[in-house]
Amino acid sequence: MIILGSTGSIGVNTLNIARKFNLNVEVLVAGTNIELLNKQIEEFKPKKVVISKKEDIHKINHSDVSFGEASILKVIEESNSKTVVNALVGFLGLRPTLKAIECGKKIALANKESLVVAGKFIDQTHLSPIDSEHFALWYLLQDKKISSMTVTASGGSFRDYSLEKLKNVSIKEALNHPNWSMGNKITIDSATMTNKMFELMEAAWLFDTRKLDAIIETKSLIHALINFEDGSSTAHIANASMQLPIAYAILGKCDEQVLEPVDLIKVGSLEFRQIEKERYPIWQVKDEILNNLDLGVVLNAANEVAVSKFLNSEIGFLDVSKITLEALEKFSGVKPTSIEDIFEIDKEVRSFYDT
Ligand SMILES: NC(=O)C1=CN([C@@H]2O[C@H](COP(=O)(O)OP(=O)(O)OC[C@H]3O[C@@H](n4cnc5c(N)ncnc54)[C@H](OP(=O)(O)O)[C@@H]3O)[C@@H](O)[C@H]2O)C=CC1
Ligand SMILES: CC(=O)[C@@H](O)[C@H](O)COP(=O)(O)O
Ligand SMILES: [Mn+2]
Repeated sequence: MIILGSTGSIGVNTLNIARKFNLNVEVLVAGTNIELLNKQIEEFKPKKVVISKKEDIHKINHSDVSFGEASILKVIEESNSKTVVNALVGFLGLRPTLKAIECGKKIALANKESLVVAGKFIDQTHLSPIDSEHFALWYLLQDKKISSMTVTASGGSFRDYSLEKLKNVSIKEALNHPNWSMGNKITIDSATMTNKMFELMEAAWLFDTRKLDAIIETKSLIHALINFEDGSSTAHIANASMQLPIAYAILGKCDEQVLEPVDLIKVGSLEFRQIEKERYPIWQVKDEILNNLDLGVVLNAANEVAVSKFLNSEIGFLDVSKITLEALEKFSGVKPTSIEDIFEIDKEVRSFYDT
């Protein structure tokens, strides 16, 4: 397989699954974590490697190293692998997703931004999501009439902070997720609840429904619930690890133990909370966005700009949500009719914020 983003949180977990199931790794794609990448090369012996910066090529212990987006697309096109795991972060992941689909590869998609921004132009025939909640929904599906689907949220790093204290939080505090160890960008998205907004949009594309909602479950042990018309609800329970969703996305099925089962006696109790609009301003526009998924490209571009400004200490935490809400209002009329429009709108929103 090809792993895009092998040195990240999903990438490392994917290699854990490759190790466990003895899967072939043909290509590794990474950014700037050269030390980890070299260790991965030594262990998995890929045929090709792609990194983000030309100046780092000489540091890589491999004879076939290229760099940049064009090289990522080229290795996908030239590879023999049937599967591409896309664990890149953000809009950067869209072209590789499209290329993998164009080449007839099976795509195991962690890069949820691909669906958020361009869901209506993405052929899902050979696509499996790598996202704990969507894996859970897929696992729970039955041939029965569904009344609604619910995904859970942890509540993020600031779920227990007073609203007053949110005005002055540090980057370090924001990156301190209560339950998951993930990359910086998704950890901030979790703190603002934008990750959950993305996940509702992702679910809308994957399951072709708008009967979707989210609630907070503070231990991240229940990942999703399906409410059936007959009045029963089922819940997917698993320990907080991405290895199970990754194994299923790559292998299609899995009968070996990947995780320890949850011990409910040890867990003792679970706590559920509503997602409050005051704490998570993105929730003010949840229905508007779910009723107009075209807004995904605007939400994503503004959010990427804002998260990067926050992580560079240019703005405060509360400004992240302010920027995304402002962009949604300013660009509320977008109507992409082609994939080219998606790239244009993304550019337009970013240039409004001068990045
Ligand atoms: N982490 C998780 O548990 C979950 C993540 N996701 C989604 O999966 C995706 C990946 O998330 P996560 O693994 O947390 O992110 P990370 O930040 O941990 O990893 C990102 C990966 O992309 C690489 N990368 C960054 N820029 C470039 C570039 N220009 N060229 C090539 N490679 C690049 C990084 O390389 P390097 O580090 O070497 O610079 C790293 O390998 C996101 O879309 C996220 O929303 C979804 C569900 C759960
Ligand atoms: C592991 C995973 O799927 C993440 O998307 C996770 O859900 C993020 O945590 P939050 O529930 O805090 O958004
Ligand atoms: Mn998730």
